[in-house]
Amino acid sequence: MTAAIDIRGVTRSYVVKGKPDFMALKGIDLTIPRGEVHALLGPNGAGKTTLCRILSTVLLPTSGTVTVLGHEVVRDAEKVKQCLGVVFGGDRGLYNRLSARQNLNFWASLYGLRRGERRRRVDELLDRMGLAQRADERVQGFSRGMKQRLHLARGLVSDPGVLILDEPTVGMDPVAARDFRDLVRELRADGRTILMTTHDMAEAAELSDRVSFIDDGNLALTESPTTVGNIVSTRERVDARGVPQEVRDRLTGLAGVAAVSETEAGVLRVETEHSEATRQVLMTIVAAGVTDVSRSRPSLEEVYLHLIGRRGMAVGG
Ligand SMILES: Nc1ncnc2c1ncn2[C@@H]1O[C@H](COP(=O)(O)OP(=O)(O)OP(=O)(O)O)[C@@H](O)[C@H]1O
Repeated sequence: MTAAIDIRGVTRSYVVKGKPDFMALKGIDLTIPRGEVHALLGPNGAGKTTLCRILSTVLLPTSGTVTVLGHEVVRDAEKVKQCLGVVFGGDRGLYNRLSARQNLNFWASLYGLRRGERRRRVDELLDRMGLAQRADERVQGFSRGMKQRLHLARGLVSDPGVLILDEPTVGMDPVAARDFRDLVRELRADGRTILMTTHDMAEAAELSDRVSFIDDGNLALTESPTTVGNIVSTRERVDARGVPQEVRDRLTGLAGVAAVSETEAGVLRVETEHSEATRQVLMTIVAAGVTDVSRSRPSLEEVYLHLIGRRGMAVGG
């Protein structure tokens, strides 16, 4: 069976006036089978949006080939558009002065849906996205979460087999983000293939079958979320100021403590492998009378570097 998305040797350079061309993608290879939810992670400027734009046929690759359900994005752009739904985060693409229903009707008519079919499809999408009650209100009064659900409905108007979600939950409050993730799970259960970009490691681990890390235009590695999830859910760190030396020595010897170091700002950083170790570290520090203490999860970059380091994989070039 043809893959849902097949990306081979894709490069993309941007022409920047007065400078050498900038290579935003340096040779990406990635195959995503049908029915998979795949998360694309990477720091700002890594090339995620560029790749999504190439997939959605609005940007041409400089070299390489991309197919969506067997259709090539340059040669068969029209066919790709028919089988692909695209949802970009933010305010782009919605008409704020129109109602949710009018927005969807407009999009459905662009896809050539006839009146009866259009009405059925729009009603079904409004209902599924939890927008039926507010369907005839202007979009400008909608919350961020509601707008994003409308974006998703828009992406589903043509009933596409493949969905691209570019940072779909960015800027949402936690409840709206959770509701949105539930919707993504439902779409997966429909058998749709989803490629999503996100900065949120926990979200990627929760939703996706596989995760790819992109950095500086290169695909660094592709992992199952179990690997990523284990690291995200178990690794923690404790930062503290003013920890006496003898307490530092004791922390180093505690079970489950992976590393003890001092940050540039003179803060003691203790990295732990599981929450029981974190508890022991906190108790030890607090018992020594230290009050300036905080607990946090590793950032995307830290997990990312950890994964690459452990695999001993060279990134770049
Ligand atoms: N039209 C353009 N002209 C020149 N450079 C561009 C253009 N669009 C993107 N770039 C550059 O290409 C690189 C990749 O950008 P891209 O938007 O794909 O990254 P991203 O991974 O989506 O980042 P973010 O997480 O910030 O959205 C960046 O260095 C960006 O500055």
